[in-house]
Amino acid sequence: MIAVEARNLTKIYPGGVYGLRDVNLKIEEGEMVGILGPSGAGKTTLFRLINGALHPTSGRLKILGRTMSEISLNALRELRRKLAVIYQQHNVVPSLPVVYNVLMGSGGSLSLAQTVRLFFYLRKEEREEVFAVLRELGIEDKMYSRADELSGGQQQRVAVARAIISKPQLVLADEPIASVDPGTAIKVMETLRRLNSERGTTILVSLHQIDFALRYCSRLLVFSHGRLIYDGDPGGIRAIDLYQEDFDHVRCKGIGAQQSAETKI
Ligand SMILES: Nc1ncnc2c1ncn2[C@@H]1O[C@H](COP(=O)(O)OP(=O)(O)OP(=O)(O)O)[C@@H](O)[C@H]1O
Repeated sequence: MIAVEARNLTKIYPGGVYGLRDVNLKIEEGEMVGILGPSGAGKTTLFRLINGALHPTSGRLKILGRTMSEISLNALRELRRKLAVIYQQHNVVPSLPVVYNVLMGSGGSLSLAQTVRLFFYLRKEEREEVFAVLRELGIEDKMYSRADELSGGQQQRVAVARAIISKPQLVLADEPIASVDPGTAIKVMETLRRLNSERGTTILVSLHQIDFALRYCSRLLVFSHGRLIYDGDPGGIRAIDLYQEDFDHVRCKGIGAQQSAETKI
């Protein structure tokens, strides 16, 4: 199945600011895609359109077989259960222990009864599952600590655990390693990669750290001023071009052509 398909996707914010301009792309299930671009390029706008938080101004967007412009509220709720979003600001609940943060965030799909039950009784398999995910991220010793007793990097790992415990089909990770130390960044990216390779989860991850994008992603989408200016494998683009402030000069404009570059990285 195709995870994400955009046709002439455009988002214009009030005031006439372009979030995205005429974007065409197709992402198959099971891909791990890095989204690059300078501040204001449109990366978050793309994520917000994909999770239905924003409506396109024009164009079409299909997510996991659903056309977003035709989706009912119920179907959107259902779709969101298959999506997990990891934000740069980890959005954990400060006063709650880590274990509840992880379990309760599972796609927002818990009913009130389930939420109440969690507070009174944690099943053994739930505890084990949370422990395993936290161990993978290196914070299993924090399982019963309040989230606000954790460092920023540890809280970010809680947010990652919360996103992946629900076994999503599609993960949207919006700058998940923006404000963490290099060791944490590696743990987060390794966890996403494992999710992708072991469960076939489609991962879209926006990054400012180009070295991480080149290392972990099999495909890169590069945005500039709302336009998709490169869509291809990491080998098709010169790393040096990605380090420039303004990506407009990126030479590989063969969108979807997967062309090879004159100079490989
Ligand atoms: N709510 C909004 N109202 C008006 N303009 C907006 C809004 N949100 C984003 N924009 C504009 O849309 C463009 C794309 O913003 P977006 O947040 O998608 O960029 P980004 O690539 O995620 O940037 P960053 O790397 O800084 O997070 C920018 O010019 C931004 O100012």
